[in-house]
Formats: sequence, C-alpha cells, structure tokens
Amino acid sequence: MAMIEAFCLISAILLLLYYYSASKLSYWRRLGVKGPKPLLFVGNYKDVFLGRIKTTDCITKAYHDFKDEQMVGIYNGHIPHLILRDLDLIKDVLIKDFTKFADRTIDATREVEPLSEEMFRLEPERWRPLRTKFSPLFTTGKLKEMFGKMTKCADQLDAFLEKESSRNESLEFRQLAARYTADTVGSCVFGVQVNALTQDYSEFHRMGIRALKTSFKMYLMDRLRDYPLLFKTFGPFLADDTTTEFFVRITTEGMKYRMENQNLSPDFVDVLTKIKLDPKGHGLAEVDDIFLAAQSFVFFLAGFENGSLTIAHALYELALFPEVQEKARAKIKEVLAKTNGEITYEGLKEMNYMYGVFAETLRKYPVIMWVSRTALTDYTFRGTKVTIPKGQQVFIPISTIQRDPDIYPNPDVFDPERFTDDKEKTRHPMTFIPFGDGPRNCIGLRFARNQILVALIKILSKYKIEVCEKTRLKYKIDPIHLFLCQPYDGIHLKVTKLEA
Ligand code: HEM
Repeated sequence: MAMIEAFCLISAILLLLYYYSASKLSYWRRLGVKGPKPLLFVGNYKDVFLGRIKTTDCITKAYHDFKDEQMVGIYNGHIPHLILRDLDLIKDVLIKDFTKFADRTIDATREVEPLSEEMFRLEPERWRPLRTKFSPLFTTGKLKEMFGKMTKCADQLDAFLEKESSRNESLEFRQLAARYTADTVGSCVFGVQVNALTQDYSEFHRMGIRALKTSFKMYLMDRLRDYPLLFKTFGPFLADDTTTEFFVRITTEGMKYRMENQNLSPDFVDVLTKIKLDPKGHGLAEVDDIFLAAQSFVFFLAGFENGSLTIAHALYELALFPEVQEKARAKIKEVLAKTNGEITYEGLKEMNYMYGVFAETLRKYPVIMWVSRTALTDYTFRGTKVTIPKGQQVFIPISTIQRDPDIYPNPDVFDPERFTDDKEKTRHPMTFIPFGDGPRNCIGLRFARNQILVALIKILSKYKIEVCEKTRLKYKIDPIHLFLCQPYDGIHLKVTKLEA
C-alpha cells in the first residue's frame, strides 16, 4: 500500500513539474512570437548550460533559423528572451521609444558584488543623473585636451615595442595593448600616471587584468545572475574582494586629493567629488564611497578592456590581410607627412581609410556582442500584434547582425572599404551598432575611437605586423565570457621595425 502511495505521490509531483515547465515554455506561443522549440526545464539553453556553445551562438542560430520573422522568442531555462531581428524595431527600442526601454537587463546586486551599482547596470532613476554629469567629460573640447596625453602614451607604446621587437620573438598583443589602454584611461580619465608601459605590472593594470580574467568562477557568476535567489546565496563565495578594495581606495584617495587641491582641471574624479559633497543637488538621494568607486570601476574597465581588444583584433586582421595593412600604412604616411610625423587631432579626421579599419574591426569583433533592454511598461511593437509585458527582456544581437551575409556580403573578409561614406549611406543605421545606440549608448565612444586610432596609427607607421607560428589563423573566441568577444588564448603576432 505504502509503495502505491509513494508511486502516486511521485507521479503527481512529476506531472505538476511537467505542467509547470510546459506552461512557462508556452509564453511566446501565447504572445504570438515564433521561436525554436524549447526543451522542458532548460528551454533553448541546454548546450549553453553544458558549456558547449556561448549565449551568442544560441542567439545567432535562432536569428538565422527564423529569417522571415521580425523577432524570435527563446528561453534561457524558463526565462523568456526576445531577440529582435527587424532593424526598424531595434531603432524603436534603442532610440524612438527609449523612455519605455531605459533599463538594461543586468541588475546591480550590491550585497554580492559591491561594485555592481555602476552606470551600466543602474536602473533609470540613478542612471540618468550620472549620465548627465559624465557626458560633458567627452565633449570635443575635452577630447582635444586629452589628445596630447594620448599621443604621449602612444610614444611610450612605441618605445616599448622597439625594445620588444628587437628580441625577434612573437608578441601577445591583447596584453600589450592593455598596457597602453590602462595608461590612456589612467591619464585622460582619472588624471593618474598608471605607467603600465614603463613598469612591469603596475597596480592599475594588474587590477584590470584581475577584474576581467575569464575563469570558471566568473562563468558561474554570470550564469547565476539570472536566478536572484541562487545568486544572493552562492554569489558572495565567488566575489573578488581585492578588486573592490582597490577601486574603493583609489577613488577615495582621488576625491580626497581633489578636495584638498581645489584648482585642478575638471575631470572624472572631480565629478565624483562634486556628487559626494552634494548628492541631492546632483539628483541622487544618497551616495557612499562604494557607489562612487563603482563608477570608477566601470569607466576604467570599459576603457581598458574594450580598447585593448579592439586594437589587438585590428592588428590580427591587418596581419592576415597584408595588402590592407600596406594600404593603411600608405594612407597614414600621406597624412603624417603634413605634420612632420606627428599624430594630430585634425590629422585623425583626414584618415578615412583608418576609420574604415577601426569600423571594420568592430563590425567583425564587436567587443560587446549583444545589448539588452527591459520594457518599463507593456509595449506593442509598431506594425505588429505582439505586446510584451512590463519587465520583458529584449536582446539586440549586435554581432549576429554585423556578420549577417545578407547585410555584409562575405562577412569574414576584412574590408575597410565597407565603411566609405557612400557605402554607409546604403545601409540601415542599425546594421552597425558596436557602441549600441540611443540615449544609453556607449558614453566613451569618441574617446575610444581616438584611443584606438592613435595606437594603430603609431604602430602601423613604424612597424610591420605579420602572422607567425603562434598565430591562430582561424579566430577562436573564449567560450567562457557571456557577452564579450575575447580571443581564446590571446593574439600572437610578429612585429618588425620598418626602416625610417
Ligand atoms: C572599443 C571600445 C568600446 C566599445 C566597443 C564599447 C561598447 C559599448 C556598448 C555596446 C555599450 C552598451 C550600449 C547600449 O546598450 O546601447 C557601452 C556602454 C558603456 N560604455 Fe562603452 N565601449 C567602448 C569603450 C568605452 C570607453 C573608453 C568607456 C569609458 C571611458 C566606456 C564606457 C561605457 C559606459 C559607462 C557605458 C554605459 C553607458 C550607459 O549606460 O549610459 N566604453 N559600451
């Protein structure tokens, strides 16, 4: 009798679980959105959970399998994700209807990650005043002021390369470029000398590497984030206190120095100091040093990692396509000849071909492969019968769009001429969005463009970059990171100094 009761109980539980999962997984059908058939409990993420593919691969497959649809519904376990395919609808979400999508989908959870209350993850109420305060740091005037500091860092990069290239060994360019980006963000944004190119492992540089190092721990953190209860329970065991302590220390020291030296030129730390002294006057209810350090953390990491990856990816492609490298060098020399070899702010604007190299690199390797928004109200997509409820996560698949052969024929070919003015005009603006778009796009876009171009121009004008035995001829993406496009084991290239 007991056996029968136990059997009935287990069957009832299994049946309930089945109906629970099946009902969760009928969400998109009920909303009239097509998508790949999900599996009970894991949705469409079985292979992602098993570590066989990345989230982007799952998004890309759904995007291509549903070519005739404007949007595709998939499931991360039971969590429904909407992938937008239609470029006009993407424009609506990012720009036209931004107020209804002003939030991202990754929440800040301070009790697990103290530095998570940074601008990228903040809800609109606290994000808006910060964006207003930080945007003036990247005006044309400010960028011109920073330009001299950037070219100084490029001179140090040159000195570093000269020494390294004489050894006749291949160099790993991702780490090498990260020294330059640590120096540029340090001096231009924080007003500190990082010395990553002149010292072995300066503290800033070391902390940047530490915060972004891909590891199984980081993979677990990323996966747990989707399940708030699990994240709050297990996350604290995985968090990194050393990075937190470092960013809190340098931010508080920087602000203290500002308060004691009132006549310094306004910069990022200056804005943080003003917010600390009068949070209400800046539209924030209250702030503490951890909240302010979180802003330093995101600005430093974004400038350090995204720039260095892009420089390394560009050099990789230029080594694989030597004729493009030669053309780029010739165009650079033409412009530099007018300024006695000096890289100038005005000269940069004349280097259209190099802009093409920069843009084509970010087309093939958008560092952030997708961006997301959360609906702040129920929302009906223009010209459709689909209404998503408040809180629905919407994904914009940047890397998939930028590698779609219907938009960019032969997407694997590195061709900077895809970005001439004439050709750009023929494409929908949402086909090239490596910096996102709309009021919540990348705040450091123009800084990043200068930072990357200055380094590339300096390197190409003086050195030849080639593939070598250690170069992976077929790019392999690091499978661990959730949304960053990082090379699996670095970018190894040969570098030779050119005759003057
Ligand atoms: C190649 C370089 C870079 C790339 C590809 C890049 C890409 C992006 C993307 C895709 C976003 C999200 C945009 C969206 O959701 O619409 C973003 C946001 C952001 N980026 Fe960048 N970024 C780069 C460099 C930088 C630099 C140099 C800084 C600062 C010094 C920076 C700071 C930020 C911040 C603070 C946000 C959050 C903006 C907000 O929520 O208002 N990024 N970036």
